[in-house]
Amino acid sequence: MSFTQDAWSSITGIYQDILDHPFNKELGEGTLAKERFQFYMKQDSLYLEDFARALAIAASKAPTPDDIVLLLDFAKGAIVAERSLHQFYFDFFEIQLDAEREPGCFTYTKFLLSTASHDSYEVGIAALLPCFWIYREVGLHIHKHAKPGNTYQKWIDMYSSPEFSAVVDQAIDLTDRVADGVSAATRLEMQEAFIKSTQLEWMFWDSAYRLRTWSPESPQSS
Ligand SMILES: Cc1ncc(CO)c(N)n1
Repeated sequence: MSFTQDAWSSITGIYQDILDHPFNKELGEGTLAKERFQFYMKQDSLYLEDFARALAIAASKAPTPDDIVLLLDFAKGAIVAERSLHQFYFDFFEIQLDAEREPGCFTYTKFLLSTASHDSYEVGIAALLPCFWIYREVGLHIHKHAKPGNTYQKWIDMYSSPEFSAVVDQAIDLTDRVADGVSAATRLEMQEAFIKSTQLEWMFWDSAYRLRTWSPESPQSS
């Protein structure tokens, strides 16, 4: 079994929890409260900056020029393509980027930056893969069930698009090439990093739904 098939089969439970999360259910139905989406969008902008940084760190460790370029293209894509989506919702919902990284975003971005910096190239790549792959699967799932006239249609269209899917295929292919021939110990470390990022994806949505901040009154219990 390829590394990525194996890795995906180890996260099916968390993936189901992500699909079932009220944030994603309500986003698909178009009923998600505006303040939850606003919170998510602000945190996601901060996330994407660090995601691009982590990709650039991984790029600096890539053993071939082709993979340096691939990872830098991913980094650029994270900033350029997703900024346009974010700008749309920032205008639409009159969102100001006045936030700091709250716990869900902080934990995930620090994990990605630290893994890309201090762990091996292979483990860094495995940590970065769920950021692509989970979003495509969630995007496609929501797209299939989304209510017409949904306020969040632009977000749904972006992550279920063939263009995004092509990028995700490249990230999966890169990860399998990287995993090819690594020791059993490294493969295990890669799998653990893949699982951790998937859990942090869940936590990112959960934190947005609960509007969870550093303030002691947070998180909200419902
Ligand atoms: C938290 C998070 N993970 C992944 C993506 C997709 O790149 C995103 N926009 N935000």
